Amino acid sequence: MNNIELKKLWKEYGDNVVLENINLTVKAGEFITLVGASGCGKTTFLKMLLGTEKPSRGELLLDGDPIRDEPDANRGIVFQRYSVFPHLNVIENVMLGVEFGQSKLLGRCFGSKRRQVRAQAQEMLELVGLGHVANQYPTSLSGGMQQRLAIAQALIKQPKVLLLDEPFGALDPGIRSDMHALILDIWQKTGITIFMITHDLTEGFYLGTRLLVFDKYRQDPDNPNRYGASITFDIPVGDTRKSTLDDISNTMKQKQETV
Ligand SMILES: Nc1ncnc2c1ncn2[C@@H]1O[C@H](COP(=O)(O)OP(=O)(O)OP(=O)(O)O)[C@@H](O)[C@H]1O
Repeated sequence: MNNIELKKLWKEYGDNVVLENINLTVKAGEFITLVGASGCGKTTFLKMLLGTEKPSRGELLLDGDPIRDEPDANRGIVFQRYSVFPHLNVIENVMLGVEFGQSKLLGRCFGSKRRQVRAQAQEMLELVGLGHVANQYPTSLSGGMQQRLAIAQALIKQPKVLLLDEPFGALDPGIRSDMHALILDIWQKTGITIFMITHDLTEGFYLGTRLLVFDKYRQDPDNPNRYGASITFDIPVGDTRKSTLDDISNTMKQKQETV
């Protein structure tokens, strides 16, 4: 069981309180979606889970131990904008993550080890529906395909936690629904824990198992950075009434209008 636990967690940048007093327990295999007004600290929250940002106060535990404050193979991340290397072909892009892990100096493996990594990468490409374009270069792929590639890159290291920062935000609606099906398929096949930020509340409401809304409980009109966001809704989704969706939606709209 891989549990993530946040206890009284705060994040501040100088005088800017971004997140305050976050308490949360997430069990292995949950699919968490995160929504909240722009700038309320969702990406900062993911970066703390990834280990590229450190909490200012409080505890962040993975299976009871403090999460290492640098990225490791336990956590993979996919951003909104594609993070693939244009000079490598599709399969080499996926192999790179493993090769860097195993050979930090040269960034590539040789002989039977390389064949093994290639087979693993091909398997990952099949999982994300890119098996047929393994030898093409990323520039020949559509936006949706490049995001599939970014997901394969994140998954090849078999992380326990997949962090998705608006991974489908730049895609057309039709492609987004294909990507929803893909991510649900991956989640069901691997049992991985997923945290996914989205600007689309309906996506957040119907895709995961649990929705977190980030918002401020208190405001200081003279000093907007004085208070940080907390988790104001933490609800199981799927079996929730539409009126709850409307409540959250209205609150978020009002917040966006006052920003
Ligand atoms: N490295 C940093 N140094 C200083 N301030 C930062 C840093 N990273 C983020 N911030 C500040 O933290 C706050 C939250 O930013 P963050 O990107 O986490 O918000 P967000 O909710 O993900 O926004 P969006 O939905 O627009 O992507 C912002 O006020 C931002 O300026």
